[in-house]
Formats: sequence, C-alpha cells, structure tokens
Amino acid sequence: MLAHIARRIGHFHGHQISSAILRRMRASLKTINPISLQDFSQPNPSWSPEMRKFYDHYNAQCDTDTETYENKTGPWRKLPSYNRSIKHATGGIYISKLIQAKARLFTRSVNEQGATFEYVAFFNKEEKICICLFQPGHLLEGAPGHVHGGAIATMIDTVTGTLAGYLSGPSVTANLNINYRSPVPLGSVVIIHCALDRIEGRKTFITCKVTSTDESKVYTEATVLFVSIKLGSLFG
Ligand SMILES: CCCCCCCC/C=C\CCCCCCCC(=O)SCCNC(=O)CCNC(=O)[C@H](O)C(C)(C)COP(=O)(O)OP(=O)(O)OC[C@H]1O[C@@H](n2cnc3c(N)ncnc32)[C@H](O)[C@@H]1OP(=O)(O)O
Repeated sequence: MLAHIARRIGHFHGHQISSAILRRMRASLKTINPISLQDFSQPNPSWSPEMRKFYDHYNAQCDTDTETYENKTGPWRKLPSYNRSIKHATGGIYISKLIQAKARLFTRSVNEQGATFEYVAFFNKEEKICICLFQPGHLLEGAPGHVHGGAIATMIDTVTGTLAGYLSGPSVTANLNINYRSPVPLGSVVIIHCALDRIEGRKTFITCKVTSTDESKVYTEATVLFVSIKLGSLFG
C-alpha cells in the first residue's frame, strides 16, 4: 500500500512534482494512515430530479463504472470531488492533514446538503473538455431569488481550474474574464461547459459557457488563463 502511495505522489496527473514537496509527503506517510475519503460529487437527497437525470445521462457514458470500478467504453470520466484540492495530487490520500488541517475547498466548505454548491464534473480527455452539472442552493443568493455573481465565478474558476489541472498539471488562475448574460435562478440546474482553447508554454487558456440544461439559454460566458506552477512554490 505504502509503495503504491509513494509512486502515486511522485506524479500529479502525469506531471512531476518538486522533490522538496515529494520528500515532505513521503516522510508524512510514515505517520499517517490513509483513510478512505468522501467524494462530495456523488448523488445525494438534495439533488433535484433534473440534476439526477443529467448525472445519470453522463454517468452512463463514462469509461469506468463509478460503483464497481469496472472498465466500460465511453468518452467521459466522472471526476471525484474532495474537500481539499491537495487530495487530488495524492490520489485522495489524507496528506492534507499536514497543511492547514482546518482548511477546506471553498465549494465544499458547507456540510448541509443542497445549501450551497451541489455539483459534479465529467472530463473528456480526448476532446479536452469538461462539463459540470451545478445546482446552486439557497445560501448562494445575490439578486433576489438568483445566484450571486461571485458564486458563479467560483464555479467557473473551479471547473476550468479542474480542466487545466488535468491537462497541464498544478496551475493557478491568472486571469478570469466573465460576461453575465442572464441571471441564474436559485435551485435550478445549469451546465458549465469548459473547453481547452490553447496551451502556450506554462499558460493554459480555457473557454467556458454556463447554459440551461437544454442549452437553449446562455447564462454566462468566460475566458480563463491558468499558469502552471510547481506545487512546492505554494508552500514557500
Ligand atoms: C493548486 C492547483 C490544484 C489544481 C487541482 C486540479 C485537480 C482538481 C482539483 C480540485 C478542484 C479545484 C480547482 C480550484 C481551482 C482554483 C484556482 C484558483 O483560484 S488559484 C487562486 C487565485 N490565483 C492566484 O492566487 C494566482 C496569483 N498569481 C500568481 O501566483 C502569479 O502571478 C502567477 C503564478 C500566475 C504567475 O507568476 P510567475 O512569476 O510564476 O510567472 P509570470 O512570468 O509572471 O507569468 C507566466 C506567464 O503568464 C503570463 N501572465 C501572468 N499573469 C497574467 C495575467 N494576469 N494576464 C495575462 N497573462 C498573465 C505572463 O505574461 C507570462 O507569459 P509569457 O510566458 O511571458 O508569455
């Protein structure tokens, strides 16, 4: 088990991570028991029938069965969603306990199901695209009955950042440009579509569109620039 973890943390989605952070992570393995982690993007009772219907639609087209882990044929991969982004670098290992133990990923920081960010993302490696089903909860109000623009920006940052991470390795947002075209009703279900525009050296440019589930209505459009970094640079 430990050998598997040591191999796993040597890479971040195929990208080498720095030897300093690697040494620190390897040292931590001697004192930490990996535990199984919760994937917060699994269906829960707060999901509306529409959210569940679209989840089932994409899940049926995945390359892996999410319950049995058996291989299937399909263009999509359902991405896990942990409550610390560092857990992704380690394949879900609880190394995040070492760094700001009380920190939580912003979108996964409220425990009440359905109150804030309910979402699940799917990645299509071949086409370099990601879609996210997002059901914004009642605590995300901005304009009366509608979603706060900052919450929409958060989700765009999160999903485009996830796509950048899977395509280019650890990256941070350098520029986020948003046009809000139409207000998003609280409790509705929207689809966040993200696509790779281009990669230039350390820069990954992603385009993003938030639409109704039938794609007839465009709520938001964005372009985002991510710059890849060495994970160790975040820790000084
Ligand atoms: C940790 C990653 C985890 C990924 C996980 C993926 C798996 C999924 C997991 C979990 C899902 C959750 C995902 C959440 C995602 C959230 C992401 C955020 O919100 S990050 C927080 C907000 N962002 C910052 O705090 C950055 C602050 N800025 C910086 O640190 C630096 O400015 C940085 C790294 C962006 C650039 O600094 P330099 O010194 O390393 O590099 P220089 O030379 O300045 O820039 C490199 C190139 O980029 C251009 N550039 C930089 N900033 C630019 C800008 N604002 N506009 C245009 N170009 C810019 C430059 O002109 C340069 O281009 P030329 O190579 O010369 O062509």
